[in-house]
Amino acid sequence: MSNHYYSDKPQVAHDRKAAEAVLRGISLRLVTDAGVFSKNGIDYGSRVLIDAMELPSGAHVLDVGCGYGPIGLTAAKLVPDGHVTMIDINERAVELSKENAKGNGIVNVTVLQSNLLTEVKKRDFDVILTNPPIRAGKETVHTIFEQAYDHLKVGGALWIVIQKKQGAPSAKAKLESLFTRVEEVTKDKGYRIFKALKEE
Ligand SMILES: C[S@@+](CC[C@H](N)C(=O)[O-])C[C@H]1O[C@@H](n2cnc3c(N)ncnc32)[C@H](O)[C@@H]1O
Repeated sequence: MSNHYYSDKPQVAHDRKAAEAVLRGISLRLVTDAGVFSKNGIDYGSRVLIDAMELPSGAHVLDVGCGYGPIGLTAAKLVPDGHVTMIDINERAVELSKENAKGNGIVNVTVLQSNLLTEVKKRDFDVILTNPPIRAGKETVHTIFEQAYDHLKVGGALWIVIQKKQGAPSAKAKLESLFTRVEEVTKDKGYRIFKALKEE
């Protein structure tokens, strides 16, 4: 039985809810459901990441583990002249992100079901964003960091949110082993935002 939020095919009965959220001053109506992460409202860590993320105009952005879409859809609204690819292993999350893009009139997104970044062919993203699936285990999270590095252009940046108690120090060490520069951009209630830069 696969009822945890990171299964590819949740079996739990549907429990759809719609909520209005204001993110970076943008109002979004987001539908959630049982079997997806943080179904009762936007995760606090996701909010901290959304508030901190810097997106160059026209950016090509990847949201890894998009869930029902709060991070990627806000990014798409912030860069109307750019494009956001959103991926998740969970088919219910993928369908919700597609529905939420449509419901909010967002057309500059592509939503894909993908285990890790396997289905992502583009390798020159400007920005990759993730609230990583801690519950899926450290190996999954660290593989996401490795694959994110490979999918960024030189000059691009990976932004992550992670709680101190959920392994922020080891995540930072892993990022430092891959990227030339890792900055702690902000911290809020135990959540850390790290920005890892891919330089020459
Ligand atoms: C912490 S949640 C964040 C969800 C969403 N971004 C949000 O802010 O509400 C992590 C997401 O990663 C997804 N995930 C877990 N394992 C994955 C994998 N191997 N490949 C891709 N996505 C995965 C989960 O299904 C979940 O939606």
